[in-house]
Amino acid sequence: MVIFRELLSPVAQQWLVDLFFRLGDSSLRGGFGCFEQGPHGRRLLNYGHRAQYVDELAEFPAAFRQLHESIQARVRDCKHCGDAPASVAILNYYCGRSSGMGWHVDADTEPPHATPEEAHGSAVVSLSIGDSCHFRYRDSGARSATERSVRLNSGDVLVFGGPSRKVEHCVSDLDVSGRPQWLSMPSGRINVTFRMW
Ligand SMILES: O=C(O)CCC(=O)C(=O)O
Ligand SMILES: [Fe+2]
Repeated sequence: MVIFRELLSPVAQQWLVDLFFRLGDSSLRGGFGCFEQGPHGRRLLNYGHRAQYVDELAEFPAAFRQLHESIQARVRDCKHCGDAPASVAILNYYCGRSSGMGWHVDADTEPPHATPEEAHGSAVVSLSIGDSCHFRYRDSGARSATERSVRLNSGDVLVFGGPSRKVEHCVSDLDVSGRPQWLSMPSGRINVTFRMW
């Protein structure tokens, strides 16, 4: 597992925030977003306290795919997590009161565009924007496994590949104190994940 601290420029972070609120808005996307505009300016998120938007990487704008390629090159160069090809991108938004995301492994069983070997051999690339959070992780399948935690701040890029590809992980403890002053975004945190299924 590798963290590139503050890899994302402020311009890239703001661009990703704006992209999320554009792509995620169901009223602009014929119902295919991940949140609805509710009464009094409230957003109704598809998972209650958080929203998740998933699509094939090929469906995203060219600049988004270029961002993935440049991070992929960094991952290759560092030689710790293998390669990081991706077939999909996931945009997660946690509202300011969100309890985060529960324990899980990023390992879907039927990759549409990748063999299981390709999927398991490809690193997950995970971008953080907005509030800070704790990313907690442990060896999958072992309930007594030692749990570790790392704080993710706006602009950080976390990569888990190779032996850590199937690490069990969760997100908790959103912390507004880590939020950059210049970022224009509703309260909460955005995560962008690139991965093979
Ligand atoms: O929000 C994060 O940092 C992680 C999100 C995640 O684990 C997922 O979408 O599978
Ligand atoms: Fe995950």
